[in-house]
Amino acid sequence: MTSARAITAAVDAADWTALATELDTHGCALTPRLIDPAECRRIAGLYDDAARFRSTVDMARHRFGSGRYRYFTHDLPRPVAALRAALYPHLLTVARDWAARLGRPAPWPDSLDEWLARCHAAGQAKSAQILLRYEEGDWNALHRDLFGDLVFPLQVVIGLDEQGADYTGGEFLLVEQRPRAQSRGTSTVLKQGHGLVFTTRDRPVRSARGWSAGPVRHGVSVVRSGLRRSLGLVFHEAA
Ligand SMILES: O=C(O)CCC(=O)C(=O)O
Ligand SMILES: [Fe+2]
Repeated sequence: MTSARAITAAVDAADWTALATELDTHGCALTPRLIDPAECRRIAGLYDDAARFRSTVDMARHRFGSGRYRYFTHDLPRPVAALRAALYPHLLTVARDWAARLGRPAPWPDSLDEWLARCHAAGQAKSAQILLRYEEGDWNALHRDLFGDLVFPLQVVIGLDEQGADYTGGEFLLVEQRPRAQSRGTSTVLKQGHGLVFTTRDRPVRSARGWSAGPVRHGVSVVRSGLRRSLGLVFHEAA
């Protein structure tokens, strides 16, 4: 298993200044490889271990698209907990910068545990970390992962399979609503073991009078063939 230390080192080694610039330009940014293919397979393989999950969502049944995902319990597998803990301080820098530009409060403490405790106290007490599984013909409708008032403005999805080798189609989609204009769509191919950092709810975009909040939604285009699995890391808790 990849050690927590190796995961933290990989996260810390990313060029977070460049990633922040990329986030400001496109609303999403692909990190270098954070976990190796064997670890990706191990994490993806957890899907069948029912005891690890608090619930399973059949996306078609809820009209969320087609495919399935499972919410981990709070007892996260070690590499998943390590990824989340390692990513938080870097995302926090961007979150605070965005809040400052938007003139909004930045309620997120330095410590992820402290932030999660605040979520729990406010009634957002369930794990929001998910393992997703898309087969041929599956897709994820454009959505936002909001569960209540407490929101962390960035999240990360880790590709667990490789486009081209394991599946085709299945691009990650980001759609930004622009003030008094039509929306902009951006597609990204997830890379196996890499993270895509993206905007959860909205982000600062330049406007005539400084900055305004540009609403963002995300989803996944139809998987044309094969199996596409991913790990979704959200930094607030679910209700
Ligand atoms: O499977 C993906 O690439 C995106 C999944 C998703 O909606 C998320 O991570 O929040
Ligand atoms: Fe999502």
